[in-house]
Amino acid sequence: MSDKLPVIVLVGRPNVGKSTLFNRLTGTRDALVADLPGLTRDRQYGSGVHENRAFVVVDTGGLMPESADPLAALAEEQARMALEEADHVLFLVDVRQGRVPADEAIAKHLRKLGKPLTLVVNKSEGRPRAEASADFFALGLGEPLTISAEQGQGVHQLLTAVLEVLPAIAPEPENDDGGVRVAIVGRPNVGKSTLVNRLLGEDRVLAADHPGTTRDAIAVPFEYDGHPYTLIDTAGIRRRARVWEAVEKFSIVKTLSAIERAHVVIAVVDAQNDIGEQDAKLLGLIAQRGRAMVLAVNKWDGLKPDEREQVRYQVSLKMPFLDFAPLHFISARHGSGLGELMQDVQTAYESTTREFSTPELNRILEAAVEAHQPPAVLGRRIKLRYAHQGGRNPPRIVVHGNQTEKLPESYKRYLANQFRAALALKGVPLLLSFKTGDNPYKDKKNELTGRQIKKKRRLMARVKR
Ligand SMILES: Nc1nc2c(ncn2[C@@H]2O[C@H](COP(=O)(O)OP(=O)(O)OP(=O)(O)O)[C@@H](O)[C@H]2O)c(=O)[nH]1
Ligand SMILES: Nc1nc2c(ncn2[C@@H]2O[C@H](COP(=O)(O)OP(=O)(O)OP(=O)(O)O)[C@@H](O)[C@H]2O)c(=O)[nH]1
Repeated sequence: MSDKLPVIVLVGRPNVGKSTLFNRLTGTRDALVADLPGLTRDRQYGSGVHENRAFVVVDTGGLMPESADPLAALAEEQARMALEEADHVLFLVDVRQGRVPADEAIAKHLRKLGKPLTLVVNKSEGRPRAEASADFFALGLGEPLTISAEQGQGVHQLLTAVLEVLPAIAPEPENDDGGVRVAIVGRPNVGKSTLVNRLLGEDRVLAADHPGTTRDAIAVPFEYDGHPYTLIDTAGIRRRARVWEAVEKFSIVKTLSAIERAHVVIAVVDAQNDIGEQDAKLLGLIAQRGRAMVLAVNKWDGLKPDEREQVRYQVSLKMPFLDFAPLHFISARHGSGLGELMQDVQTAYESTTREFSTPELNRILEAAVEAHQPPAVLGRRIKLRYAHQGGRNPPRIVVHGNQTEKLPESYKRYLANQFRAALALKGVPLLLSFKTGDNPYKDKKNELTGRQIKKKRRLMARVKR
C-alpha cells in the first residue's frame, strides 16, 4: 500500500497517439460531469480510474530534451520529474509508420531509465495482433501490446495488466474518527506552509517531522474550533521544518495524491502575485476528481484598497468553479479569515458526504421538470422519471428517463443547479448521470394510452358534431 497514486507515464514520438490515449485514460470521469463549466483541462496531467483504482497519467509530450521553447521549460521539468516518479512507462509506437530510428533512440533512453515498461503498438485497429507487433520485437523491450487508442480496443486490457502489478493507494477508512481529511494545495510560495502552521500551531509541524514515511506520519490530526481534522500529505511542509534540507520541488503527482485522499481541498492562491493559468489548472484537477473545495486567496494583508479591488476582479475573471467553490480572502501570516475558511471546509465536507433520500430527490426532479420541461427531440419529448443517489464524495445523482442521451448540456446544467440549490450543496461539484429507462414495456404502455386518448378525443368530437 502506498500514499502516492500510481503514476503511468506516456512517452513516444510526436503523433503516435499519446494525447488520444491520455484522453481515453482520463476521460471516463468527464462523461459524468455536467456541472463544471470552465474546466481547464491539463493536457499533461490527469487522473483516471479503472475498476475502482485511481491512478495518475502523465503525457510527457516532448520527452526528447532538446526543446528550444523557454516557456516549455517548466513543462519539461515536470515531465522529467514525472519520469522519475513513474511507476510504469507506456512507450507508444505507431504501427502505420512501423519502427523508425527515433523509436530506437527512445527505447535506448528507456532501457537506461530502468523503469517497468510496456511497449504499446497503437493504431492497430483492423490488424491481427501478431502482424501488428512483429516489427517491434526488435526494440528489445519484450512483447508489445496492441491497441487502438482512438477506438478503444485493447485499452481495458492494457490498464488491467499495468495496474495489476502496481501498488494500490491505500483506501481511506469510511468511518475513521480523524474528522475531515483536508489537503492544502497550491503553487509554490503561495503560503501553504504558513497556513498549515497557523492551523496546526508550530509545535505540531515539528512533532510530525519524524524520519520514515509511514502513513501516520504524513496524515496529521488536529483540532480547529472544536472540530477534528486530519491534514493530508504534509510531506513538503515537514521537509521545510528541517532547514538544512533542500526545499521540496513542487510535484503535481504529490498534489494529485493528496487530492485523492482528501475530503476537502483548500486551494491556495497568492493575492500578491499573478493569479493565472497554473492556478486555474490546479483547480481543474481538483474539480475533475470531484473533490469538495474551498478557495483561499492568501496574503490579503498589506494590500491597498484599489489593489484589493484589482485582485477581486482578477479572481472573478480567471478562477473557474466559483459558482460552487466558496471564496475566502485570508492572511495566513496574521491568521485573519481562517475561522470562516474552516467553517466552509466543514460545510463542504457535510455537502460531499451527505446522504439524500430518494423521495427528496424525486420531489426536486419533479419540481424542476414542471418548472421547465426538457425539450422534445424529433417530436418526442424527453422524459425524466426518477432520481436516486449514485454515490458520495463527490455526490452523484442518477436520473432515469428516456432519450436522456439527447438531453442538451444546458438542460443538464439547469438540473444540476436545481439539485444544488434545493439540497443546499456548497463547496462541491455535483455529478449528474443519466440513464435511459430499461423498462420498454412501460414506455409502450404509455404510448398506447396516449394513442387511445387521441382516438377517444376523435370519437368524442364526432359525437359532438
Ligand atoms: N487510426 C488511428 N489513428 C489514431 C489512433 N490514435 C491516435 N490516432 C491519430 O493519430 C494522430 C496523432 O494523435 P495524437 O494523440 O495527437 O498524437 P500525440 O502522440 O499526442 O502527438 P503529439 O502531440 O504531436 O506528441 C491523430 O490524428 C489521431 O487521431 C488510433 O488508435 N488509430
Ligand atoms: N504578506 C504575506 N506573506 C505571506 C503570507 N503567507 C505566507 N507568506 C509568505 O510567503 C512566502 C511563502 O510562504 P510559504 O508558506 O513558504 O509558501 P508555500 O506555499 O508553502 O511554499 P512552497 O513550500 O514553496 O510550496 C513566505 O515568505 C511567507 O512568509 C500572508 O498571509 N501574507
